[in-house]
Amino acid sequence: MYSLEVKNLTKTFGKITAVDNANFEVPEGSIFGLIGRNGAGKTTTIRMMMGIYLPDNGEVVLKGAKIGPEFKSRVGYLPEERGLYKKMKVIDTLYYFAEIKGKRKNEVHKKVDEYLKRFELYDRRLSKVEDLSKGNQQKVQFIATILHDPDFIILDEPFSGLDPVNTNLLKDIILEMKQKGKVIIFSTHLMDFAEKLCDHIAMIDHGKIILKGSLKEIKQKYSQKNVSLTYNGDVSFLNHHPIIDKVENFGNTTGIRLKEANQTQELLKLLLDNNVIVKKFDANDISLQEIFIELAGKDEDNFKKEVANV
Ligand SMILES: Nc1ncnc2c1ncn2[C@@H]1O[C@H](COP(=O)(O)OP(=O)(O)OP(=O)(O)O)[C@@H](O)[C@H]1O
Repeated sequence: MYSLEVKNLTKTFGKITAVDNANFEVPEGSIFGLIGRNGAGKTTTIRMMMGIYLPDNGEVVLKGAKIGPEFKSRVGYLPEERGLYKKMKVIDTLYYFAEIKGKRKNEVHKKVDEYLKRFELYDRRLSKVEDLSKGNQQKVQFIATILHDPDFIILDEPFSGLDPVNTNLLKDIILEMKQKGKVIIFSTHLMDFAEKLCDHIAMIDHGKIILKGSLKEIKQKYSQKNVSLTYNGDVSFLNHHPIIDKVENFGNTTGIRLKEANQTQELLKLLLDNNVIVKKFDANDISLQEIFIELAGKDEDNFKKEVANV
C-alpha cells in the first residue's frame, strides 16, 4: 500500500521546467530516497509536496485523498535552507518548534534532553544558535523536525554539512524512525547514503523521473552483467578486452560491465591469469552510484531516449 503518491507534478519557473510531470509512489513504512544531481528538481518536488509551492499541474495524494492541512501536523520537514532564529538559545529554539506543532514544553522536555545528549549538544543548550557551527545548527534543526513525533519525515539533503560521526548518528535515528513505522523521505545527491538507507527510490534528472521503485529490484535489473571488484594490481588490460563493455573506477571498488551476462567466470580467470590480487569479486553486483552515472550522466540525446522508456 502506498502512503503517499506524487501524481503528474509539474512546476515551471519562467522558461525553466524544474519538475516535469513527476510521478512516484512512497510505500508505507519505507525509507524513500529522491535522488538526483544538483539542479535536478529535488527541492522543487519536495516544496510542492509540502504545499510551499503550488504545482502548475498534478497533485500529492495521501492514502488516496488529496493532501490537506492535516498533513502539515503529521509531517516533520527539514528544509534545504536551514532557518533558525540566530539569536535564540538552542533549548528555546527546540521548545519553540515543538510548540508550533502543538506540543507543550513538559511533553517534549525529556525528548529534547535525550536528543541533545545523543547529538552531543547538551552542553550547548544555553548557547545562541548563531554561536554554533553550521553542522551543529543543522543538528538542532533536525531535532526540531522530529520532536513532535511526526508520521512523515521529509528531509531535504539532511546529510550535507555533517561530519562522519554525525552522519552515522543521523542514519541510526532514521532507521529507528522506520522501525517505529514512520515514513521517511529524503533527498540527496549522495548515492552512498541512498544505497545504505533506502528501500525505495525515485531518480530525478532534468525535472523528470528517470527511474523509480524498490532499490533491491532496481539493482537486480541493472546488475546482471555487472561485477563489483576490489583488487590489488593493474587491470588496465581490461579496457580493450573483447568481453568487457566498460570499466569504471569508484575509488574503493571498480565496477566492470561485461558484454554478456554469462562471462563472469571468464572475467575471474582473466584477472587471476594476469596476476591481479582479487580481494572481493561480487558478480551481479552494481552500486547505485553506477546506475546513477549510467542514467544521469548521459548526454542529452541518450537522456531523452531513456526517459521515453520509463
Ligand atoms: N524559485 C526559483 N526560481 C527560478 N528557478 C528556480 C527556482 N527554484 C528552482 N529553480 C530552478 O529549478 C531547477 C531545479 O532546482 P531544484 O532546487 O529543485 O533542484 P535540486 O535537485 O534540489 O538541486 P540541488 O541539489 O542543487 O539543491 C534548477 O534549474 C533551478 O535553478
